[in-house]
Amino acid sequence: MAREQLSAMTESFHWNEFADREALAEALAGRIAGLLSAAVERRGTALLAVSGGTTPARLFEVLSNQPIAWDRVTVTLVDERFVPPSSPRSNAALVTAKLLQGRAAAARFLPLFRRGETLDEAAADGDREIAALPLPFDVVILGMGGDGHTASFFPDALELPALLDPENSLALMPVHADSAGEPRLTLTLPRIVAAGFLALHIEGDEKRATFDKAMSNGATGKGPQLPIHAVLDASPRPVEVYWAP
Ligand SMILES: O=C1O[C@H](COP(=O)(O)O)[C@@H](O)[C@H](O)[C@H]1O
Repeated sequence: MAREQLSAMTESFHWNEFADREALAEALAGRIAGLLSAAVERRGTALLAVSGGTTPARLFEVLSNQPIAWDRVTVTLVDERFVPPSSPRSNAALVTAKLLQGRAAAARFLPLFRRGETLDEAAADGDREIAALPLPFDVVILGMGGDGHTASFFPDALELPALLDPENSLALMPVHADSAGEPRLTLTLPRIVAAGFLALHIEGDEKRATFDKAMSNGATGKGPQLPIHAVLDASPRPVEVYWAP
């Protein structure tokens, strides 16, 4: 089924397509900055949750130079690999190196990995800290892997039913999935879809094909049901999908 048809039928997403990745980063960074500034204006503070991996590096560089009141902004991660910041796989390291620079260095960062704690201890402490924030998040930016996972909602995650449970009262949970590489921590679906603005940032033909497959399988009920579809389906507002080749 064509993406345009799916979007019109399900109203679960808006497709925003750009000629190149630089144009996407400029547009999405501008949109995020406007929303964070409006939140600061409205309630004196703003909450931003970002994804890790490789895709957001360019976006983070552009966003870090946006002229907003960064000292009123709290930044956290949608998900984290349970590795220290010295690891090249650390999502916190990416955020520190690419986003919390320049103007954005003034932001408060709430990391999910905690040295000296087990995964379960870090999940419990992180859950408490996130629950204490003035939720909901103003902006949540998701990524997606080639297997259709988003956040750390891996198709083979032991905790997937709980992670996707709309009634889950936890904000943060541990994740164990053979395909994930290492244990993870992730925000749960209810906290993600409650965001004032929820975007999915994907790049390249392969990810577009995965997205199309996930949406088509979800609409027809045929083929594997991928986690990204569950999130879009649960969102009370259309998710803004940002894509560039
Ligand atoms: O493992 C992860 O993967 C996804 C996608 O990463 P990418 O490298 O394909 O952009 C990411 O959204 C998530 O935050 C990360 O932990």
